[in-house]
Amino acid sequence: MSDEKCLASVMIYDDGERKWKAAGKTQGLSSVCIYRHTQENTFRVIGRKDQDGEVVINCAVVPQLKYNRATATFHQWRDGNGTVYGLNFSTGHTAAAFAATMDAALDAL
Ligand SMILES: CC(=O)N[C@@H](Cc1ccccc1Cl)C(=O)N1CC[C@@H]2C=C[C@H]3CC[C@@H](C(=O)N4CC[C@@H]5C=C[C@H]6CC[C@@H](C(=O)O)N6C(=O)[C@H]54)N3C(=O)[C@H]21
Repeated sequence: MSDEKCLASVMIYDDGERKWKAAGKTQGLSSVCIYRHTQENTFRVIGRKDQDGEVVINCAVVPQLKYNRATATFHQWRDGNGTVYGLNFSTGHTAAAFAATMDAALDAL
């Protein structure tokens, strides 16, 4: 799908501490993309930290996923286990591009 790099800070909501935490070992921006597996027609959100390549998100896009545009630059959703992921995008443009790709993936499922 979108091979353009969507730069975002990937965050995970810590229910216990009731606060957002940076996904992965360090803070910082990641390149987040939605990849399509052609044969299976499945989609995954994969994010890699720009600094060291750490995979900080690897999340299946399932048909029942509810994608929440909380603000113009912060979008969030729950995965199948109830983990809440947040993407704090660098710009509203990249947020909109990612959200459009997410919508297209959900439409294709
Ligand atoms: C019905 C339902 O599940 N509701 C979910 C959302 C949802 C709806 C529909 C489908 C799926 C989902 Cl996921 C839900 O309410 N959740 C999900 C967990 C999240 C946690 C905290 C509280 C605190 C307030 C709000 C929040 O996060 N918000 C406000 C904008 C704000 C923008 C930037 C991010 C950046 C880091 C943090 C900050 O600023 O320090 N932050 C924010 O502080 C960001 N919220 C939420 O948003 C909460």
